[in-house]
Amino acid sequence: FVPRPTARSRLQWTTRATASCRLLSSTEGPNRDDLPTPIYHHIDLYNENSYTDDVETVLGRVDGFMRLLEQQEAWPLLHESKIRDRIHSQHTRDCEAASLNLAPESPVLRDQQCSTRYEWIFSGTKSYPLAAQSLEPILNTTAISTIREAAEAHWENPAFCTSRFTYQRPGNYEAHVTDLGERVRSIVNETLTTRIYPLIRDVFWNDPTCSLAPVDQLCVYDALYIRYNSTQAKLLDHIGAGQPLHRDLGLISINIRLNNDFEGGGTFFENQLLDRKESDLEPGITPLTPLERGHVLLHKSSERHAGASTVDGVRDILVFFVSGVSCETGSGSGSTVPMPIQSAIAKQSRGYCDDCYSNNPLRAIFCRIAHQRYAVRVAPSDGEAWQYLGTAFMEYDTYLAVMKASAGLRGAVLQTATRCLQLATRLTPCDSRVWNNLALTLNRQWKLKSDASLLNTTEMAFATAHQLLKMSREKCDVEGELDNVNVNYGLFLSNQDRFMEAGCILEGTALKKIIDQDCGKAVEDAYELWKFCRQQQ
Ligand SMILES: O=C(O)CCC(=O)C(=O)O
Ligand SMILES: [Fe+2]
Repeated sequence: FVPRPTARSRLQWTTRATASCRLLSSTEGPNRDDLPTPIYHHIDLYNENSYTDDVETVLGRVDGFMRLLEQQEAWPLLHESKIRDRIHSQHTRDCEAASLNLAPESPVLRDQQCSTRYEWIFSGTKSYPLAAQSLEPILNTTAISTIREAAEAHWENPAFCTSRFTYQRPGNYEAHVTDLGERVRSIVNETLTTRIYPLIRDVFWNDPTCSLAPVDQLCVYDALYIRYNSTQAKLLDHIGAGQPLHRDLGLISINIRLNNDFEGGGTFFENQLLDRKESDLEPGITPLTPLERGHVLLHKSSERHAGASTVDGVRDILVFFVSGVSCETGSGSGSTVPMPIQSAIAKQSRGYCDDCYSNNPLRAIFCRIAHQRYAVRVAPSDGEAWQYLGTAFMEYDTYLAVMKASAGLRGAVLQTATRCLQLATRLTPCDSRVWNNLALTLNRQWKLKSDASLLNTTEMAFATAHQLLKMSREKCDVEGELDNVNVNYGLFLSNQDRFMEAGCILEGTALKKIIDQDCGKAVEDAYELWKFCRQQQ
């Protein structure tokens, strides 16, 4: 058995790993009236042209560092063609494996009329197109019952525990659709060919609301039956069954609703927070669910999202991760990889670079910078690619600090990281990770050069990360991310002797500490720092 690649990426959280701990006190946040109001205006997310100048300037800086490293260390050039070839062969492997399992789009049927009506769902004051939902079912009740029974039979078979079963989180069950037998496979293939591919074409290629770059043939990279069992999740002290924030791999994600008898649940998108402030209590954010049983929700796989907590009953869904190939334009022939997929694969370079250069940490960092630069080159509007390029430069700075490099060189590296992260905040303004990373970078710059304006921007960035997570936690499990931000933010405030404010920020995390138990690094650190801040007050 060869494990399949996971279709979801949850990578590159630069700060601590977390453990979940039982809450000792209420989850009420501290009173933060005395803290600045974060700003995250979402100008650039709506206007792809407004950052192009910056893109070239920042890439110029990145290229400068790459040349410098190549000369200083006498390393061979890391040709983009090598990265591209690797991405191409990985994608070809994935697509070939996928097409053996589920039907790819048929070139003959490609231009058929779509018979499924749908509507777009928008977010923010400028109507950012977030997802689309069908206005009629694409699976009938008989098909749903057949698929559901097959999934239940699959989970009852003791053999599945040792095969491809993934039990990612408490209360969650997953089954690959291709493991559910011939009957299910033929229902799914029929639905893909006659309903799903044509609907995707209409929503993402024939509708000016959100028109993607051309793709010649769609295919399914992975398809899962997912069950969220709230009772089991609650038995294990979780508020419900869900999934953390993540992006899916591929181009388009498809989510089909299979039942109605549950509370909570749905897909929470971080861009549902666009233009919202913590004080905007009404109307609350409602995670998205397809309108009815058998209906479908469609979104770009690059929209960061979570499975919102199902708090009562069982929620069943089918998810499809849809990928594709494009024919090369201009010279040459053969198939090539759509840009968002190239970017997604290039972003996952950590394992590859660490393996290739396990005995040379600087070269591993250089390899990562080259991959992340490739990702922003092919997808310059992908905020996460800019974020990861920024965090690769942060790691370069960490290396330089250990090597006691000059403040001048470190300052230039951190400046480049900051520019990348600032671009990322404009493209993915609701991603709390990017604000946390920006704050950490600015803070390091301040330590090198005590410029007071850096303190203000650092604080604003921490406050934004904190606020985004406080708004998200109502809907999905972001406790680990919030704990990390609280520790970083609390440390920042306490370093300025602002012990009262630091105590307020740290409290939510510190109170998760259970005496005589290891509650994970973030909670332990928060607890120690919180006690210290209380003594100073
Ligand atoms: O629960 C949901 O609606 C989200 C599912 C999801 O994001 C996934 O399986 O990748
Ligand atoms: Fe997902």
